[in-house]
Amino acid sequence: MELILEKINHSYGDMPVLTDISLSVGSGEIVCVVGPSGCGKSTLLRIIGGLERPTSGEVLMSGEPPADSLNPLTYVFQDFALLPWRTVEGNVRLVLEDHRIGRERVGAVVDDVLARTKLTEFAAAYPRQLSGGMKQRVAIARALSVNPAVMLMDEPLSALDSQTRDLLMDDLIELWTQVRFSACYITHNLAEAVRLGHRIVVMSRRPGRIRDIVEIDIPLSERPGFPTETAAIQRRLWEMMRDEARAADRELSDVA
Ligand SMILES: Nc1ncnc2c1ncn2[C@@H]1O[C@H](COP(=O)(O)OP(=O)(O)OP(=O)(O)O)[C@@H](O)[C@H]1O
Repeated sequence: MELILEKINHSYGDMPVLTDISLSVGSGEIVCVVGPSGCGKSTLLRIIGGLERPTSGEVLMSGEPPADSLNPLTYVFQDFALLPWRTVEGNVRLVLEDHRIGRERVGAVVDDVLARTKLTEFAAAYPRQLSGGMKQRVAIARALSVNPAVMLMDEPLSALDSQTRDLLMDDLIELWTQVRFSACYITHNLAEAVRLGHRIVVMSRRPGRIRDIVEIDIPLSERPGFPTETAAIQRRLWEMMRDEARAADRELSDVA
């Protein structure tokens, strides 16, 4: 299944936030979106997820969803959004409970995603007992459990320290290698985008428009073996973003 955005424009009142965004996320593709603060990245994700209706333009899905998909789209948030009174297993189960699938299948799906995210031995733990990285793995397990066509990931690693971020990036790549998922992945962090993205969409400052789309054809699992090439891509992205980021920063401090 392919997610297609056609000429999305969005304004809040008379403030334009997004201009003419046309983009697609193909099956098994991770598309990272980077851009300066306030350029409309989260707004774009909310529009894709149907939480906001764009002022104009369309979000389309083309083709069949993956087999056994229970939800075409699912979110992974920066703050994990786990229910504190539910165990790890209970948090994953939650998203399956609304679907009319038998107990046995629920059990099998939960066991499978907990194993894939290396959480099996923490199934009975509560979120308060887990580190930030582990909590985010639970949120990723929960998202994967519905076998979505596209995961909508809004800065999923930005609340974590850099070592935990590195570990989770490795985990995400391992998960993708096992079962190829599609994702629209918002981040401020260019190293993250270069590690995880098949394509990287660079947005201008607000009103956000697409400045460039950079494709990286080095396979995800092989990127650590190409430090010079990936560093060069990251530098190129930063060169594109630097002036926009500086201008956005000044704009935000003018408001304050
Ligand atoms: N519900 C809303 N009502 C009015 N303005 C909004 C609303 N949501 C976001 N905005 C404004 O729209 C602009 C884009 O916000 P958005 O959160 O999408 O940007 P972003 O690129 O995700 O920012 P950041 O990188 O800082 O998270 C900002 O100026 C923000 O203040």
